[in-house]
Amino acid sequence: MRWDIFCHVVDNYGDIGICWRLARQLVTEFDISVRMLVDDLGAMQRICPAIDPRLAVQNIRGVEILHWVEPFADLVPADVVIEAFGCELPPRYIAAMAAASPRFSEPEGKTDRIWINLEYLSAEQWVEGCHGLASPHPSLPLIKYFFFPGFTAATGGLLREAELFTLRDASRTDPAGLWRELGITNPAADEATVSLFCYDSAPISDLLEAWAGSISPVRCLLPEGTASASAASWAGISRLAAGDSIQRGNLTLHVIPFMSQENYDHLLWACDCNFVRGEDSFVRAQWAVRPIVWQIYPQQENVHLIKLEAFLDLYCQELIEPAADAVRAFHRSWNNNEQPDWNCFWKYRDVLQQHAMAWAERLAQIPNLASSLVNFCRNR
Ligand SMILES: Cc1cn([C@H]2C[C@H](O)[C@@H](COP(=O)(O)OP(=O)(O)O[C@H]3O[C@@H](C)[C@H](O)[C@@H](O)[C@H]3O)O2)c(=O)[nH]c1=O
Repeated sequence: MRWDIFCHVVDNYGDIGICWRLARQLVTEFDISVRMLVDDLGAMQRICPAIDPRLAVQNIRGVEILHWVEPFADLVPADVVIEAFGCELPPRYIAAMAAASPRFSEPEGKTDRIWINLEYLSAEQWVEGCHGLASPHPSLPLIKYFFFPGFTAATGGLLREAELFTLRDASRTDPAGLWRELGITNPAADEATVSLFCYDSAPISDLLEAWAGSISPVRCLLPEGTASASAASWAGISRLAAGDSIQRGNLTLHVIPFMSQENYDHLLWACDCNFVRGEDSFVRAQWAVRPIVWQIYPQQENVHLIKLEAFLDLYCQELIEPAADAVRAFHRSWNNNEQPDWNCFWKYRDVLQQHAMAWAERLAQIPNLASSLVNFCRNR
């Protein structure tokens, strides 16, 4: 089996982050030959430093990576084609797919080639009804399927490598390891270590202020380049770069380098609480089984707030009421640029910790996204 994954980087690192993770898992666990076609190798290099953005073709970790440029080269289409997040395949490639699909026969809808549009993650209920739907091409012998990741068995599930929990638990046997690597002194026993990955639209100054005045100490690890400019202006300094630290009241803030995807997982595993955003870091933080705070990717007309509520409904279902209230309130303020009440949220840390474990256990019962995709294709 040969798979092609097309990835157009809209912005940030989520699109490429998910495609890269999926590609590696398909190669490692399913022995599939995977080619990735990526239009922004610079973005990919941030999460995978081994990438050389100048190369048209390279092979990293068993995945063939092609720089997707126009005019698009003549390529023999793969057996399975993933169009990530509706990125629109090059017309030339679509024509080649159609030309190479002689066994297509409507209405049975059988085709040699499987074309999948991998959608964004959402906890909304309609996703279950749309997952796996087929859309025949209006003029060519091709069918496109809509594949939705999700939190329930009626969706495609979430990306989760077979080794993930073993690696996570092994890394926790040496909790000081990461701090040593980052050149940071070990946090005190009563200090909450928190990673902070968010968009600039979050109430970052309010949160830092809340941590500085918090009833218990907070150690914040802030990857460079995300919210570090807002943190610097809150601290009244011109710039904060990786390696810089500031101390205000009960808050110690360390700016750390933006890491490879694997190392970022280690950060999530090492922290007591993780502020995450978008899609991929959001999922990884759930597998890290620590309390999370999610900033959803902002969309026009606040559509994202509906998606946020859908997730909170699901996430809080099995959580006792005062803690669930605190989770909802904290997320709403964090996503609406309003003063977040850290003390009220963090007083439930033990409950939230237990809940994070139970939630991940529940999610892990569902087949993971890569194996759902493979099974979906095999069944066709
Ligand atoms: C902080 C950090 C993140 N990462 C990785 C983890 C993830 O793979 C990736 C970040 O992706 P995300 O968490 O999804 O957040 P994101 O905001 O970067 O990405 C996206 O969100 C989607 C919902 C949008 O549709 C996308 O267009 C995109 O904006 O960066 C590192 O590799 N190293 C780091 O130090």
